Amino acid sequence: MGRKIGILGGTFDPPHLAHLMIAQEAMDACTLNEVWFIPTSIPPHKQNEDMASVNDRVEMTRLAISNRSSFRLCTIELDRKGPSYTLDTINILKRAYANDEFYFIIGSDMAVSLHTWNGIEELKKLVTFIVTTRPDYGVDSPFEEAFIKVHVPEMELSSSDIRERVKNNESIRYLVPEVVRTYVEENRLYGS
Ligand SMILES: Nc1ncnc2c1ncn2[C@@H]1O[C@H](COP(=O)(O)OP(=O)(O)OP(=O)(O)O)[C@@H](O)[C@H]1O
Ligand SMILES: O=C(O)c1ccc[n+]([C@@H]2O[C@H](COP(=O)([O-])O)[C@@H](O)[C@H]2O)c1
Repeated sequence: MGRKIGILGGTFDPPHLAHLMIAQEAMDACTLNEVWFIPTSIPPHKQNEDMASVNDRVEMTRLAISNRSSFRLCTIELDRKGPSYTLDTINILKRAYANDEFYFIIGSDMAVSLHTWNGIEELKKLVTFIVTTRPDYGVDSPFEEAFIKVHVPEMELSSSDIRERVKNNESIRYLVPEVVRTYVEENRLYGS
């Protein structure tokens, strides 16, 4: 029998504790064997935004999950040119790991804009979406029946908030893993 693999795709600019928490909650609720964190190279919906380099985002993601053996870093989107479409990523993974089942984990904020994703109807046939609660976006409606809804402790935390805090010289301790906080500080990211 194949494995049940959760995928958490993200810009991870930077990765924070809510990312780790939703990965863990989705893994427990859906009995996933592993969760693979996939940093986007060029996020399809954030192409004009200022962000840390892909190397920094990948390194911070690697550090964030380094003490958890069920969480893996997958850098599959790094050598692709153009936007990192999830459909392309999943097609490659399905070919490479034909016996495994893939579950794509998203916060409920993403669920409301899924219809804008490239090839979403095809993607829905290839993965099961797991929607986790995010403050201000419920999971009870209006998502599709086929999506698995997972209620998680709501954490009012986003990468944008973290960047803003760093810029304003405010602490990000206890909001990101300590190794990520140190990385941000040592590499003077986000205007620190
Ligand atoms: N606090 C949170 N609760 C639940 N899901 C979250 C939370 N923060 C991020 N996610 C989910 O994690 C995935 C990756 O998110 P991403 O890397 O874009 O972080 P972000 O905090 O949303 O970033 P930004 O503030 O820059 O938009 C998305 O599916 C997003 O919905
Ligand atoms: O494939 C798409 O069209 C698409 C559009 C928007 C977001 N995504 C994916 O959703 C995940 C979270 O994206 P983001 O921009 O919120 O970090 C990440 O894996 C993106 O590649 C994918």
